[in-house]
Amino acid sequence: MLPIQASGLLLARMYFEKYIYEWDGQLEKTVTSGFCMRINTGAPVPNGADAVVQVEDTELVEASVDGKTEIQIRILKFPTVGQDIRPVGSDIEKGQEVLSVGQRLGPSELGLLATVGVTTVQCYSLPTVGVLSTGNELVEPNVPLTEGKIRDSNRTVLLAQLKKLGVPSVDLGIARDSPDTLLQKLSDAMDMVDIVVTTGGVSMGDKDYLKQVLLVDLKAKIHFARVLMKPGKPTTFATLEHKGKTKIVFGLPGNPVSSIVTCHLYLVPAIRKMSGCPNPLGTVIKVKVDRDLILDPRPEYHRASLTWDADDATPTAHTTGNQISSRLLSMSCASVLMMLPASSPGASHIPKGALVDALVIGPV
Ligand SMILES: Nc1nc2c(c(=O)[nH]1)N[C@H]1C(S)=C(S)[C@@H](COP(=O)(O)OP(=O)(O)OC[C@H]3O[C@@H](n4cnc5c(N)ncnc54)[C@H](O)[C@@H]3O)O[C@H]1N2
Ligand code: MOO
Repeated sequence: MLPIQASGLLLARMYFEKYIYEWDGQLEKTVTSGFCMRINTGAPVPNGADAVVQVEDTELVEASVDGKTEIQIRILKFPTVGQDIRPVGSDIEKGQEVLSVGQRLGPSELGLLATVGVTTVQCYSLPTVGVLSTGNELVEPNVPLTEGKIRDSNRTVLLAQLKKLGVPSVDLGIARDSPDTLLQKLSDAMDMVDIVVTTGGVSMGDKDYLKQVLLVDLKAKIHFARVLMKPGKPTTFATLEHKGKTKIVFGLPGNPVSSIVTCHLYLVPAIRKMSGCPNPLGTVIKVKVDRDLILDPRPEYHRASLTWDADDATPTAHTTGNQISSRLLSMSCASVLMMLPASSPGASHIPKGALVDALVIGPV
């Protein structure tokens, strides 16, 4: 709410040929017919004044002998009543709701709170998320590779994604493929975080211990552990009680693309939901495919970038190439995940130019 009537323009004067009052900042001074007053943008409008004129729409007729004081001016453009005056309540009406429940407090919303003088508000607390990579083959990104080793990229991706979301995160490092190590790492993590996200070790391999440790050692409830989707088939979701609190575990697949896609489809919405976001599932748009796409037996989340033609509001989606779930390059520059249905006897492909739903995951 604007608590004073304010001038919207820099330096103003009134009516046709007017004599200038000396403005001394006194609001009680009244402008009467035949007179005007010089004011600055945002200054309170003097009593009696009912229009503001831009200084460039005036010319000086008469000044004092020393030239320091304007005595008379001419107004070149006839003003209308109320011109360039922002009345009290024109920005925010009295009693108007400035923010609604569940609204995210971004820079503008914080500015609104500052405008109305509210310095404390009730908020959802953001969950703290721990990120753990699992696998004997993993080394830190700065370590030279030796035979059989690969660099851990999943942790970098997930921690960056969490940073982007603005949630606090804890880097839990790499756990070797042993039930004892996993149990130790997970138990320690439960004291520090609300959600643990692991990658790797959730499929059918003989070193895939995550589910066993969750179920047997941590007495977790596994809500699901396989999903009909590509990528992301072994995605595992569990909850467990730890010192009187419910903790959440997302066991994401180890393949780099699978872990990012499932992060967007499961972790990000869960965090949004826990943060009070009213629309946690993200934005889905229609896109036009730029080529024939062969459907997989599993519903597929196909990575694509977007372009717009000048005369068409619907974007065209361009595949990022080979969609194998180890190929992290297929995520680079992907701004959407096209949500392709599973193939069926009558439908084996999506033809070029068809419209499909796509989840927005990055800048478009
Ligand atoms: N018998 C079956 N085998 C597999 C199945 C299945 O259904 N039956 N599913 C396949 C699918 S689909 C996926 S996805 C993978 C996922 O397996 P895990 O989650 O157990 O992942 P890992 O085997 O540990 O790793 C897979 C792959 O990714 C590499 N990796 C792991 N962590 C990282 C990391 N932090 N940074 C970079 N790369 C990582 C790892 O070295 C492997 O190459 O299972 C299939 N198998
Ligand atoms: O489900 Mo996996 O993620 O296809 O490679």
